[in-house]
Amino acid sequence: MPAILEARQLSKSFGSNRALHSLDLTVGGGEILCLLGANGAGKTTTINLFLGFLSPTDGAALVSGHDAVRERHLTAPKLAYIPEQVALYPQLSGLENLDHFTRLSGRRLDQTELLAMLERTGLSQADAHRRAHAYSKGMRQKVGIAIAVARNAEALLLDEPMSGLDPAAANDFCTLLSSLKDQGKAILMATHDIFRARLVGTRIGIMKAGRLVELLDAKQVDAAELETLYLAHMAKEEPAVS
Ligand SMILES: Nc1ncnc2c1ncn2[C@@H]1O[C@H](COP(=O)(O)OP(=O)(O)OP(=O)(O)O)[C@@H](O)[C@H]1O
Repeated sequence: MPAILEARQLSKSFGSNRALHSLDLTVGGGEILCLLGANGAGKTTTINLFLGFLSPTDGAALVSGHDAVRERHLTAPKLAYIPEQVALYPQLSGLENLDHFTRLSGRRLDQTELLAMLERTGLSQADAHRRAHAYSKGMRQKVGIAIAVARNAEALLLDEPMSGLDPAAANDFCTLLSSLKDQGKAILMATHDIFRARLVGTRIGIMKAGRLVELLDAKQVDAAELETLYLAHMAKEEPAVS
């Protein structure tokens, strides 16, 4: 399947700190690649390079073959970004937020379509009409997913979107991601949740100190084996696999 997201020898240094060393990876439509790694491993840097928020020191981040920095006008509409805390206008309802962000992306959907999108994420009609300042984190993440769907993005970049979600909300979130994968979206997610990475991911990458040290098919391991592998990588010095 053709790659929607592709990192080619992607490297980023901040002064003398090499945050990312020559990363090669691809994420195709219908794939969820989960990036695991300790704090400072380079996961957020990778996402920011795809978003074009950072320029690589070497190599390139490509979105459907376009350079994420030089051709950002082409790549930005293809991407949806879901951070740890989805920022919504607190005085607007979930429905009004969705309407606002959808219009910003140049699309116009009527109220019935917007409500249906929110309902598909599991947000009730009553909650869709409540002001976002009263939303739980899980509810905000659902609106974030609805915004991504309404924008018709081809790829989703998620940076620790489940941290702080209770198990039921995290489970709902994984179900939503799986349905987006089944619709052909390419999903790259940074997470510290080994168990859910194994559950929802089609592939798992382990990063350490800016290097991709392991890239495996999620079906190859169970959660306990993945945790053992992860801890073994964290404990030793090693070169990159990519
Ligand atoms: N804007 C910046 N300026 C300077 N250094 C930065 C900047 N952003 C990231 N770094 C450094 O780059 C390295 C990788 O950071 P990054 O945020 O990508 O890690 P991470 O894997 O996302 O970590 P976490 O799990 O804590 O979110 C770290 O050493 C970090 O201090």
